[in-house]
Amino acid sequence: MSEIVLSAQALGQQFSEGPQAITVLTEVSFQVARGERVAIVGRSGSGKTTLLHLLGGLELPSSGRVELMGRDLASLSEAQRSQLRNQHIGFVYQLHHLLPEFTALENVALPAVIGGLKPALAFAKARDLLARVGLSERVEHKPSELSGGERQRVALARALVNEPAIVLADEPTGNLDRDTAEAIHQLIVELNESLGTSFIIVTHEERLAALAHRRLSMTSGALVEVD
Ligand SMILES: Nc1ncnc2c1ncn2[C@@H]1O[C@H](COP(=O)(O)OP(=O)(O)OP(=O)(O)O)[C@@H](O)[C@H]1O
Repeated sequence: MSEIVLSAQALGQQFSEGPQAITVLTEVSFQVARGERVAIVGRSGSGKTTLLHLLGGLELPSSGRVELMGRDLASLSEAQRSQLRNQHIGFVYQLHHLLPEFTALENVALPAVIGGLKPALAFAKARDLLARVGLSERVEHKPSELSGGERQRVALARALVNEPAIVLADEPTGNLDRDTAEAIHQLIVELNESLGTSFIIVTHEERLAALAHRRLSMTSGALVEVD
């Protein structure tokens, strides 16, 4: 059986709004195997981003548990959780969240340096990843000197620099025009297949969801398989 990198068991999440409690997730259970590409779809406000935050250990659930590489996230201290997250998870958002004052190369190398890699190695790795995403000629550019598609390529390279087991992507091409989005979709598939990194991709885009191995829909606070 293939290795499970991330699993959610009966996850529930409630938020309080004044005196009211609103339930966003009722019972979400699923597993992602190494190398799997999973798409999560669902209407706006259905709880997809909330789920990604729980899966990435950015927040803890009201009930249920998340295991990353077999470790129960709630059993760890904040510092241990953050270390496990940096080591095993890459994040990609709709907006690139690159640091504006740093070059593409520095943006990609930074998480590796923070993770403890020697700067020379981190920069070599960053250069290699930027080549993989087609940006060899743009390494010294700052985010403001790159196109939207190029910035998302840098964001993908940054997410991968610590060789995570899984990348969590929230609407990674939501801000791009159709052709640019299509090229990023292809790049995600290529990186997933060549590196063996698992991906969970939250998306409204049918064409991106169609490229996943598995499609899940967030419906009434739970995940259901589509197809
Ligand atoms: N910290 C919070 N406090 C209170 N309510 C919250 C909080 N975070 C999210 N919510 C609510 O939870 C619901 C789900 O939000 P979420 O962002 O997860 O949905 P989504 O499916 O990602 O939506 P979209 O597709 O529009 O990004 C929304 O009603 C939102 O207002």
